[in-house]
Amino acid sequence: MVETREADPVEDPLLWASRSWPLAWQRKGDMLVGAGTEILRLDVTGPDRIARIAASWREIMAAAEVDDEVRVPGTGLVAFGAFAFDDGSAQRSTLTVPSTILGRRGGRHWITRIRNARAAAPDEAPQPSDYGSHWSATLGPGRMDPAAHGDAVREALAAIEAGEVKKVVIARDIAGSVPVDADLRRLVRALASGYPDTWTFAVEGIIGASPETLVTVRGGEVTARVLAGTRPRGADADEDSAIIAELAANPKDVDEHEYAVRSVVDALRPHTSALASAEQPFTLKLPNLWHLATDVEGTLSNGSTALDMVRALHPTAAVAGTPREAAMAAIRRIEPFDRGRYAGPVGWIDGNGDGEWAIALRCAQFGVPGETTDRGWMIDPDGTRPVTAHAGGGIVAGSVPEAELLETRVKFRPIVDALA
Ligand SMILES: C=C(O[C@H]1C=CC=C(C(=O)O)[C@@H]1O)C(=O)O
Repeated sequence: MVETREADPVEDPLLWASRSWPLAWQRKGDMLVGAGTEILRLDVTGPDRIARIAASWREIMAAAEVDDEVRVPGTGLVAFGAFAFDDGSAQRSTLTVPSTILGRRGGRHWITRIRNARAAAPDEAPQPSDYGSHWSATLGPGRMDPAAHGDAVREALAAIEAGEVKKVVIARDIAGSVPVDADLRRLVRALASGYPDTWTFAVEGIIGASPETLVTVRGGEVTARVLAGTRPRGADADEDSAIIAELAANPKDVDEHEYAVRSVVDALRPHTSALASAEQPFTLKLPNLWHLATDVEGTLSNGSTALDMVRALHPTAAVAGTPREAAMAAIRRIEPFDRGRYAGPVGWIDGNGDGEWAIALRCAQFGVPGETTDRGWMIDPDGTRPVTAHAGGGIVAGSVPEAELLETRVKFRPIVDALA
């Protein structure tokens, strides 16, 4: 049973989210915040994880009784999801439905209450709680330190030279801990205010600000923002102008970008009747870097939901490489860790199949009390909670290991600064 009602404006809906396990999606003032208890949860691993979740969601959509006064994307029944990058990941791919969602879009505010039809009474309405005290993280090298990253990039270049792949995305990790009682909503708030052009997310302990959508589905239209090709920001406007002119004309970056756009267009084509993208990428300005970016738009021709599109698109060449299967094999061989949900799909879907999904980039994964991470850590008796972050870059013929290392440093900056 799902009921959405127009609500009085709330200044900071994040105050309703859990401190240790926030559920939120935010961009430029529009937001969805999950609160209360968990009504439904799907946890899946393995190669058909997204297909199984997409099929289950169709059944749930069909069975739900919805009374929605507001009727905009994100009202009515909504689930949040965060999925593992790799078919072989030990990390769970999860879709979760909370009992309460506070929403805001285009100046409209609403509250959605969801309960299981078998439950005798709805949950008690959740209450806001003030932000907890300031905290910071201690972060250091993870499994791939800067020297190992250089070796990994050289190995990727050898795979390109050998004709195994044209492009492969290589990531490195940093790891550390935060106080066990850290209010993680502070991180969500800091990222959303520092990086307003990104999609800020907090789902299943992975929190970040991604500049790249995987896919948005709204009323039969599908859009995606594809990024690949990166430079650090300049010190002033003149330096920035020189950087973007060089980036837009650099054949290595233009190739790397084209692979990424082509992988998205090829994946969308079977599901769309009209598909359009600009011939030339534009340069997307973020506080820490420049990206080459292309927006792709189409009309869905086969009634696909946002999750069907996530399944069709993941993993794109922006996070895996080209050709896809060979790039995935190279990543498994070269990277010494399980990426978990880094570079996987993260987002939400509603009861009409509309939704917004980003690629989980510029983010950190926090551990769960009692859960072992891939570093073998648990919540320690000394009162800390593990956190791991990843950042990577596309390697193509001509990539330079030192420049790639610098690029990962700049990509870590949003999360490292916000955790400092
Ligand atoms: C893999 C990452 O970025 C991707 C997205 C945008 C630009 C990228 C690049 O220029 O290499 C990467 O493909 C990351 O941030 O960890």
